[in-house]
Amino acid sequence: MTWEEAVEHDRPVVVTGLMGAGKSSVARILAAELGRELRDSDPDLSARYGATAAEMAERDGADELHRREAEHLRDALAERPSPVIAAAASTVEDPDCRAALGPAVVVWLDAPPEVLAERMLSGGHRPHFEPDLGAMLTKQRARRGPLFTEVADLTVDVSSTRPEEAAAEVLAFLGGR
Ligand SMILES: Nc1ncnc2c1ncn2[C@@H]1O[C@H](COP(=O)(O)OP(=O)(O)O)[C@@H](O)[C@H]1O
Ligand SMILES: O=C(O)C1=C[C@@H](OP(=O)(O)O)[C@@H](O)[C@H](O)C1
Ligand SMILES: [Mg+2]
Repeated sequence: MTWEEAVEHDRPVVVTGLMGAGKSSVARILAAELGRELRDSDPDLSARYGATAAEMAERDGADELHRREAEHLRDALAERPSPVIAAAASTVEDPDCRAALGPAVVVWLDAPPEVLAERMLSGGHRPHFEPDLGAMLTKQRARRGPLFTEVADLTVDVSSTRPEEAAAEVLAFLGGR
C-alpha cells in the first residue's frame, strides 16, 4: 500500500514523544506531505486559552493543563477527515487517551533525556516541572516509556536524525502497510 492509499484509509496519524522530541516539527512535515490538517497541542491550546502550556501549568495547575491536553487529543482523534496530530507528551499517561489511540497510526519519537533537554530549550512555551531538565526527562521517560511502547506502531530514534529524515521514515512505514 502506498501512503496515498493509507491516507484514504483515513486513520489519524499521531506523533508522540517527550518534550523536545520533535513532535511539532515532524507532524508539520507529515501533514504537508499527506495533505492533511495539523492539530498541534501547544499552539492549539494557546489559541484557545490565551496562554502557553508553561503559563497554564503555573496559573491553572499541571492537572488542569493535562486535562486540556487529553481533551485536545481525543477531539482531534474524532475529527474527519483525520488530521495529523502532535499530541502533548502527558497524554500517554491518560488511560482514555491510550484507548482512543487504538485505531490511529501512532509514532513515538525517542531520544535520550540529555538530547531532549537541549532541544526543549528551543521554546519558552514548555513547562519546566523541575529546574534540572535532564533529571525531569529521565523520570518522565522511565514512567512513560512503557506506555509509549504500548501505543506505538512505529518508534523512531531521533537522537541523530533530522525532522525531515524522521518524517521520511514515517512515510515509508505508512507506504509499507
Ligand atoms: N531530529 C531532530 N534533530 C535535531 N533537532 C531537532 C530534531 N527534531 C526537532 N529538533 C529541534 O528541537 C526543538 C524541539 O522540536 P519540536 O518539534 O518543537 O519538539 P516537540 O514538539 O516534541 O516539543 C526545535 O528547535 C527543533 O527544531
Ligand atoms: O510532559 C508533560 O507533562 C508536558 C509536555 C508538554 O507538551 P508537549 O510535549 O506537547 O510540549 C506540555 O505542553 C505539557 O503541558 C506538559
Ligand atoms: Mg511541540
